[in-house]
Amino acid sequence: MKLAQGTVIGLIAGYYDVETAAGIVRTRARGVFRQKKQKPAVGDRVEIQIDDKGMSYLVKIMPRLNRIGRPAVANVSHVLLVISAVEPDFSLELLDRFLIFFSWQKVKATIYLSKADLIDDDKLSEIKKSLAYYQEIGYPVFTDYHDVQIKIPELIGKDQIWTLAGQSGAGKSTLLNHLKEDAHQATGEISTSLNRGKHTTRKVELFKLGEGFLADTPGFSSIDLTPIKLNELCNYFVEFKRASQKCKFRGCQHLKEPGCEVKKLLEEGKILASRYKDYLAMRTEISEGRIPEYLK
Ligand SMILES: Nc1nc2c(ncn2[C@@H]2O[C@H](COP(=O)(O)OP(=O)(O)OP(=O)(O)O)[C@@H](O)[C@H]2O)c(=O)[nH]1
Ligand SMILES: [Zn+2]
Repeated sequence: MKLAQGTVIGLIAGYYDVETAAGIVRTRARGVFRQKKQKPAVGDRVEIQIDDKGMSYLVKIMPRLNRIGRPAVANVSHVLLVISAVEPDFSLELLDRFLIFFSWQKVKATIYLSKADLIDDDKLSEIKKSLAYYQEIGYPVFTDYHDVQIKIPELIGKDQIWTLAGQSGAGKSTLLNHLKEDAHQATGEISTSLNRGKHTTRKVELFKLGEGFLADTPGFSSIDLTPIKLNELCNYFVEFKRASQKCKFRGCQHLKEPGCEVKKLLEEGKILASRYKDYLAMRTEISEGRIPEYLK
């Protein structure tokens, strides 16, 4: 019997494909997971056991950083957030919802503005102005289609797992297909898989891109912020968190507390008014424990 460690890079019809130092091993999950109500996911770091007959089993799931999206991907370190300029309309509120969700899930976000080709220059420069704020507070921003295609593979570091996110219709699949095509061309792989189109079971895969992986899933298009703890929400607004070191009170919620740095920066126009407005709306949403009707 042999033990090995690896990353689950594929899930198909109950089989888990695990990439190990010795290559990809197709495994089954041990029944013990069902008893514990655990389910291995693509992205999981796992231990596998290969018995004397050559059968391979997934026997242990290492602690996860996170497990997000539908279908689920584990240990997502980065997300490429696709936000459309139009169809659906550009929305800072939506952008903030995604960013706060990812910040909470310990996922680093990069922003890509899609469909910039469909709006006029005035509108585009207005959007770019808003996005410049996000760049300033630490989120990489792309607004050019060719740029993002070239740069994303370069940004994916060793063993990182990236996934796509964005509203329905934002352009996730379009971008994913281009990135996949480029990846296949770069590695000389043939993209016509035997399985293609035949099976109806859901297949989830990570494909190699840059020095890590990109999840071959549509990514997710809606998010629920209600599980976030109300008094922790402000920590996920990265610039509030930074400013809060200068707030007079520890644990300041930046509401009506005296000596609040966030409110000061807001009044000086250094914190974007829409960010603060979205913060308040999210607080209401979390307190009430439900997503507002118009966001569903
Ligand atoms: N003009 C233009 N059209 C785009 C761009 N990106 C995507 N589209 C089009 O927008 C439509 C929706 O794109 P998809 O890639 O299917 O969007 P999605 O985010 O995967 O949508 P869901 O699968 O519903 O989550 C398609 O008709 C695309 O051809 C873009 O940058 N410019
Ligand atoms: Zn404060």
